[in-house]
Amino acid sequence: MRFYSLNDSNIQATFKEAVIAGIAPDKGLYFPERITPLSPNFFDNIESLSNHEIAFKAIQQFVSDDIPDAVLKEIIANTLDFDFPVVDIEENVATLELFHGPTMAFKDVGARFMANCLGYFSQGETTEVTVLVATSGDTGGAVANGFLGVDGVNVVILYPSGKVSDIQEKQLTTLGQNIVAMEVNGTFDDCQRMVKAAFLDSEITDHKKLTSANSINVARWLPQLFYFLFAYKQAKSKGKEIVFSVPSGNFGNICAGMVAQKLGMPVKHSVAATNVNKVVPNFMQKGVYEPMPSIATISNAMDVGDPSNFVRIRHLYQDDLYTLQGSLSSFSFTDKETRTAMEKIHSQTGYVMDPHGAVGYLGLKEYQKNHPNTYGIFLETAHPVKFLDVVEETLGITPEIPAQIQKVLGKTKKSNKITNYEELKSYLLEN
Ligand SMILES: N[C@@H](CCOP(=O)(O)O)C(=O)O
Repeated sequence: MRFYSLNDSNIQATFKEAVIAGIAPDKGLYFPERITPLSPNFFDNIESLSNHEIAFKAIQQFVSDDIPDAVLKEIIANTLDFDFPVVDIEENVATLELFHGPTMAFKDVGARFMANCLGYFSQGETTEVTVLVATSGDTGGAVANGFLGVDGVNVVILYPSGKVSDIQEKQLTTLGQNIVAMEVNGTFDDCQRMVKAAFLDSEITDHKKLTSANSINVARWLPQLFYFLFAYKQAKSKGKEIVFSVPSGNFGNICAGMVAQKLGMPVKHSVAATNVNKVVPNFMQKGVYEPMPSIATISNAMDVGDPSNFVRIRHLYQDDLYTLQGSLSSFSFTDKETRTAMEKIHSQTGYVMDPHGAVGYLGLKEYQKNHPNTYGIFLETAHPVKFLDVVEETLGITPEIPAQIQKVLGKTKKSNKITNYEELKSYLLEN
């Protein structure tokens, strides 16, 4: 399998090359040269397959010969050692809980898969790889946890100061060893811009091997399709048309779900639900893509003003808005609407949604207004406890803090404060 740059299809790489480089030399995102649907038999009998078997069958065509099957199976087993339950909330509305992993966010899957792949590719290599990553909240913690102690790999995480939750900050600033946190005086978009600038800077790349652990990297992005298949396996017996609603920031997660659909997963429609950072809902209405400065919200991990992966979604649908609208809807919600949804579901059912999940719920309900007989699954992308302040203020309850989170709470934050790209560059050149 080869991957080509979305800027120029003549620029190609193997899976291994794409993972090690992160993005193509012309700074385009890599995209698989083909997506071969899995056999109808796979979907007919999916209930009889384990999650590990499903994941292997789904990802093997993309990894191809770059990782032997036995090693790939081991990587999958290391990545997926927790549950992905679909929990019914209301009639025809369920949530896919993606927060049972070590950092309690969906990013654990992609981060662990990528860390394992990079660890495998780095064996016997003498040059160390530096993983640069920008986070608006959840990616940072998952990457820190996934890459901790991986030989030959150093990680530098950029996060916007004061714009991630306290628990998210602890998760990405307290591990030490090969993990370093850069606290940026700016927004997530500034962090993402600095990361991209470093990739373009030959003074850095001439003496450092850089890669990205954001979902622009194919090894971070593609494994996110696993849990859409796990959800389908659980929801199939409902006998209804399935809709996924995905709280969306950088759009890698929903894009992976749409790849699962291209693999043949029978899904009626996808919904990309956003907070007021609504570049994509605007695009879906007007057909014009206009990035905007990100706005801080209570669903901070989605505070993205120029989502990296939307270009992949457009490409999946031949850049044709009309065709894309047949498969994807996108809606935006305010913080006030998000809190109201959290309160409503908590008072009616006792279920505690996190603010991101609540945006996903709202997106699903909006779609179901015109498609009432569908079975909708919204993604709970992170555990509500990661947004303790918002949950306490909105619901007046303090959820129990799970062991994974307790572990980091007592640790001391260590970050390097930076205000501009030059400071990041000096750090990378000196370390
Ligand atoms: N929502 C993200 C932003 C980065 O997204 P990614 O999936 O491209 O890593 C976060 O939580 O950091």
